[in-house]
Amino acid sequence: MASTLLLDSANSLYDFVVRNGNGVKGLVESAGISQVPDRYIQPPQERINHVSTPQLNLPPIDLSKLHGPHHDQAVAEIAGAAHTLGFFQVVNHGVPLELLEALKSAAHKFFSMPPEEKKAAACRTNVKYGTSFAPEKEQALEWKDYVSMSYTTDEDALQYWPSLCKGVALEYLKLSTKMAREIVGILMENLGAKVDEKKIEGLVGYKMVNMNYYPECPNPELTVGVGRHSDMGTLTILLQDEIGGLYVKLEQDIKCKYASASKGDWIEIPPIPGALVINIGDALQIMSNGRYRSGEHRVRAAREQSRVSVPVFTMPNPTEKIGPLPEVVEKDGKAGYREIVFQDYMNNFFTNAHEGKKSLDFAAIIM
Ligand SMILES: O=C(O)CCC(=O)C(=O)O
Ligand SMILES: [Fe+2]
Repeated sequence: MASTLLLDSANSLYDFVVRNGNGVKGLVESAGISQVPDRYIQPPQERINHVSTPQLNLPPIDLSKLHGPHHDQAVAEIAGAAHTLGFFQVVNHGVPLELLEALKSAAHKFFSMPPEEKKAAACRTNVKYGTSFAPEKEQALEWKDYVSMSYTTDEDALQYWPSLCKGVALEYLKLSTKMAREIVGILMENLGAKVDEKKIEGLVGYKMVNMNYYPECPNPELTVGVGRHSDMGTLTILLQDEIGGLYVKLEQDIKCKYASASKGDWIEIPPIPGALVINIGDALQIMSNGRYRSGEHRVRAAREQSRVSVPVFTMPNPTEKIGPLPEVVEKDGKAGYREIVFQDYMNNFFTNAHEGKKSLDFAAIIM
């Protein structure tokens, strides 16, 4: 029986979940587990203490203000968030609310398919279906399954992406990238950098949409949905459902009417119906010479319900050279990062398990 087999040996669990593509979902369903297996138990310092985590009830930024008399205020809000938390939420973002609903339901439908069908759907160009982040590198696995769809052309997306979600995923990727381009332009201009459309296109030229599935978990306090990490690209646009569980680490004290927390605290980015979460990735931290912060974040699984999220990762083209902008280095007097080719940065990112913002060491100039 699957349950005895699975819980008997760490290897058979790994084979079942990772190698045979059953994922955490398959584990929960076939083993009927009442406790997370040892392989999912994180060391104490990596576990997520739900009870003592403050929420950040910052109002979302209204992007429609960018096109009216409150333009400067919206710009200041975006730049302020990029400087401090590296995370903010937006409304009036140009992605219809029905599309957001359709995406969440497509994600649930995709993961409720039998494992063979998920594997078959993902065994195609530009698509990857998997579990955890880098299972072969991780001491403890993450309580998450995912399907990842890279964008090359519309034709490829419609031909290769899973038929169940390709329509909505492609529409979402396009609309959210349009918004990301505008925000990247604003952030660059705010640094005093001169960037044209072509440069911005190069910074968001590589795009990927993922669907993450976090099955209900008997011991969310012992494991993680996603371990601490920052995203490697330019901007991530994330749709989360109403379950909650996304946390960001503060790199400085914060005291305002919406939250009061200290550097090093983890605070929750609460679900706001209809809003999208935006976070700064490593590439923007590097280009801004550290003025914008790629937010370190992690996800807690929920006990009673499965959670889905749908991030769009906008990243520099793999051939793009990424380094601190000369305009900023001139003001700062020195560069904190060396110039890297983004493909090299990605290769390094994917060969290591999640470990906070250690990914940035690849480009950091250590004084
Ligand atoms: O599920 C979430 O809320 C965040 C997922 C995430 O951080 C990622 O996919 O990089
Ligand atoms: Fe992330």
